Amino acid sequence: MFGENFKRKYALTHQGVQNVKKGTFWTVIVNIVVMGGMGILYLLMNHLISLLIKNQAEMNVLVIIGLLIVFVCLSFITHLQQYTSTYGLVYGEVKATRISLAEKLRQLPLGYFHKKDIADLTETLMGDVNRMEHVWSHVLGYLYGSYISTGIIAVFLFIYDWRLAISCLWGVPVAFGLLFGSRQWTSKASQKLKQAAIQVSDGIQESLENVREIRATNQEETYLQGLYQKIDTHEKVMIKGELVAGLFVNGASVIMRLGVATTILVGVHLIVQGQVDFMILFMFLLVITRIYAPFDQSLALIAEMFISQVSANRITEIYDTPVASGEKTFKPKGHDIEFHHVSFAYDLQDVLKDVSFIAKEGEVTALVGPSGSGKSTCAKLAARLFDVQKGKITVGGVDINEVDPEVLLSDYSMVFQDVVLFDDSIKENIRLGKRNATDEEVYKAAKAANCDEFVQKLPDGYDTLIGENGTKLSGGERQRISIARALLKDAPIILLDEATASLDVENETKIQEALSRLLVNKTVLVIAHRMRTVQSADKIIVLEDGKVKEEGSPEQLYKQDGLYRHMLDLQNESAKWQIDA
Ligand SMILES: Nc1ncnc2c1ncn2[C@@H]1O[C@H](COP(=O)(O)OP(=O)(O)OP(=O)(O)O)[C@@H](O)[C@H]1O
Repeated sequence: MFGENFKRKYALTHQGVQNVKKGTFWTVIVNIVVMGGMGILYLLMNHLISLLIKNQAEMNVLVIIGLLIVFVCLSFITHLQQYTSTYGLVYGEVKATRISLAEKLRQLPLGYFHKKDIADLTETLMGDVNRMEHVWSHVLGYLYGSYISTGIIAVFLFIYDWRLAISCLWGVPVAFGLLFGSRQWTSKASQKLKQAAIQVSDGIQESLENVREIRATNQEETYLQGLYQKIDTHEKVMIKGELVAGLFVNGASVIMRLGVATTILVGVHLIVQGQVDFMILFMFLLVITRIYAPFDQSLALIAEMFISQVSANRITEIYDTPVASGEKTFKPKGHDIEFHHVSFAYDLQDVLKDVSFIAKEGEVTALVGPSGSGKSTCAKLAARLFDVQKGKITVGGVDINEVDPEVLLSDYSMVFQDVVLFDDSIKENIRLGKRNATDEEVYKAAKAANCDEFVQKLPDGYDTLIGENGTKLSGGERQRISIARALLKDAPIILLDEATASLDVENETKIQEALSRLLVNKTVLVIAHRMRTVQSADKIIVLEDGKVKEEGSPEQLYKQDGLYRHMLDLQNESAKWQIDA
């Protein structure tokens, strides 16, 4: 019952399954103890009726009081155990699930995050885990416990009087049948609800991220209208979903309760026939109330379980995604990066087609080409952020597809245009390059990257908090911090996406100076946007439409009079226009 399928179905950890087992056990005990309470009530009634009618005591009052005290104590202890083994333990399960999901996400290839919507992933980590929390704590143990305890009690009822047992229990399978039959509707409604919720969080995230562009283009009203519509749709889908679930749950509850009427009818008939006495019917009616109470709640819980299945599936889907794995050791012979007939597509269409080139250690290799020709894709593949689909990429002769991405990336530093900074101090942002770096090492790297001058002007120097994603810094300053990080890391391979944003001359010179210190003796692959950088490169790879069009030194390519020469002339022309203007 609690095997691997159960674990997958409810997206539980191993410990979570153990907790559900405990919760189920204590629910069974609680239900049986409460049923014992009904037994004491029956004995008390029997005793009182005997006193009234026959004027003789059935039992010693002290025994009844003693039983009552035992019942109260047992009830308290078992309820407490049930509480701690369900609600108490679930927070541990929530924490363990979020940590194991985060750990899994950490191991997934970066390509996964390009395909997945970030709002969707956040919804799984927060919303889906929250929904499952309720299922893990309130539903599973309670439901399975109720099935087992009712099964045990039903056996006793059948032994006692099968006719009354059937008349009081027939409604249970019918009500559950109705609910299970409704599963396709509730699942569909819940899927729609999840989609609508993702649309809303997507919309909110997008509007917050793009608030500057929305205001700059005067689109606030139009944009908000779209967002309000998404919120409106979410509300409608939610109400419809509740209606569907409510209809079936209440229908099932009414059917189950019809069992009270049939028990009374059959019971009275049997009493009139002299086949049972009133106290038996009274006992069955007491038992019914106790059997129905957990099942009544179970009906709502089952509906919730169906709805939550969407969340469980979304969590399991992350667990099932294959991770980017590989050897934990990486010992290349040098750090030449070589592309061997590499082809690659993000979706269906090939973005790189049979690309081959070498970026040598100690040299700067520049990738140039029109926008969309595949320059950034080459850089991403070189760092195994995505896996190639045809051909291979080697570093120092080692196929990078066979190396664990985390181990591989320890040999890489990446300096991209869109520098990502964390809401922390400047010092800690630089220290990301080398976690165990001393403060002195951080300051040295910052100086070499020309950060020191602007940092000294900040109120708390290197301890200044830079705001979320470094909003308090200029583009040039952010880029210098990322160069400082790379200097600190001192990795043998540098992937550099040259800034396209027009930096002022002073900033540009400072960045160039910082870079010249960073690039010495490294394997440098630069996505070049300005021809000035390209001219000082050792080798240029010209890409067009995902293919290598030209390859050679700047002088060789200039003489070839091909695409490179054409791009160079165009950029010189545009520079001339800018100066004239
Ligand atoms: N994550 C992605 N998913 C799907 N397609 C993508 C993705 N990233 C890039 N592409 C597509 O791959 C092609 C090559 O993109 P790439 O970014 O490598 O070009 P690029 O030469 O670096 O362009 P640019 O100079 O404009 O940055 C483009 O057609 C682009 O639309």
